[in-house]
Amino acid sequence: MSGRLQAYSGQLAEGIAALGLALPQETVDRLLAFGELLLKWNKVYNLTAIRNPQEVITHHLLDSLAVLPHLGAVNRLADIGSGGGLPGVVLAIVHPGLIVTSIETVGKKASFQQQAKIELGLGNFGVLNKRVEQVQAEFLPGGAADGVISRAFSSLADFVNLSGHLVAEGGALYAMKGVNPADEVAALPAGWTVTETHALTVPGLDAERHLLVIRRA
Ligand SMILES: C[S@@+](CC[C@H](N)C(=O)[O-])C[C@H]1O[C@@H](n2cnc3c(N)ncnc32)[C@H](O)[C@@H]1O
Repeated sequence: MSGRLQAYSGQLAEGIAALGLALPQETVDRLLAFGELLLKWNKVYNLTAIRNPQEVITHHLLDSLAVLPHLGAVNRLADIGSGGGLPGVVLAIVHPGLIVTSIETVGKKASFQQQAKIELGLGNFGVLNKRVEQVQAEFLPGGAADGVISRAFSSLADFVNLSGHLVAEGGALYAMKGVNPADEVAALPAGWTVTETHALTVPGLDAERHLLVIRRA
């Protein structure tokens, strides 16, 4: 493989190990290939503010991977407002047993994700070019998902209000946040509660990261 990310493949491998993950080389290569696609198509599709290859490794790939140990027994995951496919494409790459449905309202971004699915051969990944509030649970493979995740999508209240109907009984919403948003937790709609808060350490990223798990009360 060649490309602008190749110089940082060692940093990616070290970051994966620091997260306590053991991934086959083929999977690491696919992560790099996805990062290359993000860099290559960013100008055309306006996917992300990040244009620095090293930051693609830390802010996109490793940041997305950091949630993996906390997804527990999730088998079917919906990623809401996934933009360029984050974290959904990354999670689909590293977890072939996980069925990921990405939901993104901007057509260009959804098209990019569809192209990435084809180029990377991701049979466990699909993308819906829709507003999440217009997606019915029946549109997801197998119906309502046992995990619904988002990064940089909305306030917790909006996340719950727009996406809560996609969570199966016993399932959870997973909100990837920077600083632990106490004000947003306090503003959660009735019937939903934060059951877990995980402070995440993302290798090479000097910023606070939290994963909040929200369930029906
Ligand atoms: C700030 S971006 C975050 C993208 C990606 N999750 C990431 O972390 O890089 C938020 C994304 O949510 C999408 N979005 C906003 N409202 C949406 C809605 N109601 N349904 C689906 N996608 C939505 C936007 O088009 C945008 O791509």
